[in-house]
Amino acid sequence: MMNNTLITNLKSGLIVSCQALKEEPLFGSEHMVSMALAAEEGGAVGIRANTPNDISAIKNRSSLPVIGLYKKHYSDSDVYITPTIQEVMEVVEAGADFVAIDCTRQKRPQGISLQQFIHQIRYRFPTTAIVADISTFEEGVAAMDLGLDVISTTMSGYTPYSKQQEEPDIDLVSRLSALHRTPVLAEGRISTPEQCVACLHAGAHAVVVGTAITRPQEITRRFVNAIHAGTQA
Ligand SMILES: CC(=O)N[C@H](C=O)[C@@H](O)[C@H](O)[C@H](O)COP(=O)(O)O
Repeated sequence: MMNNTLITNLKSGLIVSCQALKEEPLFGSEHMVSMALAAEEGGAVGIRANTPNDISAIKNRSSLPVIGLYKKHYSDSDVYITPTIQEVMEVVEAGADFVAIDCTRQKRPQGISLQQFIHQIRYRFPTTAIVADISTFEEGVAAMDLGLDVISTTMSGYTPYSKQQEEPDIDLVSRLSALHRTPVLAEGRISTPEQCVACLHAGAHAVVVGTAITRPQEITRRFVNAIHAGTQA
């Protein structure tokens, strides 16, 4: 495993995902920098950020390690989290400490296998730690076999064949962590501090929370929905 200290420093901590797509109200690097600084002030141990612009803006202003990704859609594939070596290059050049890549078994753009893609990254960027975003136990094990540095449950519920649920996939965190091979991040639909603790008790190395902290429109919607449910009928 490379860059052990970087990974060890995340231990039992909260990583805050600060992402807003073009169509979201908080789109723009300045907003994401503010979110990252707020997360840092609140005690986060790391930031997860999308696009080279946001990554470099956050790295310029925050001292926290950044898990960088670049969402991009190709017409020949459903893989969109840092799908090719081009996006990896831009994420690394933006200053990310880790690069997060889709490590599901879905067909990749340009007909490249996951194994070939990992080889490309290791060859070009031998010191960059790789976070494997997976959706099932088998994909997690495959990512471990490929020697990836960290596994994250990011894609559980977002591939057609993975478990679809509203709750975080704590069972997946638990099964992968029990192998004691590669540090596992719990990520996806974690919306309460209690769920964070449950993930850590299940063996997660650290927890990633996005929407519940950094998407105010979704936070508002939760409150509004609860009010509607509690005041109707
Ligand atoms: C599936 C996918 O594309 N996940 C993305 C990965 O970077 C982000 O949109 C999520 O916000 C992130 O994983 C954190 O999860 P949540 O926002 O549920 O706490």
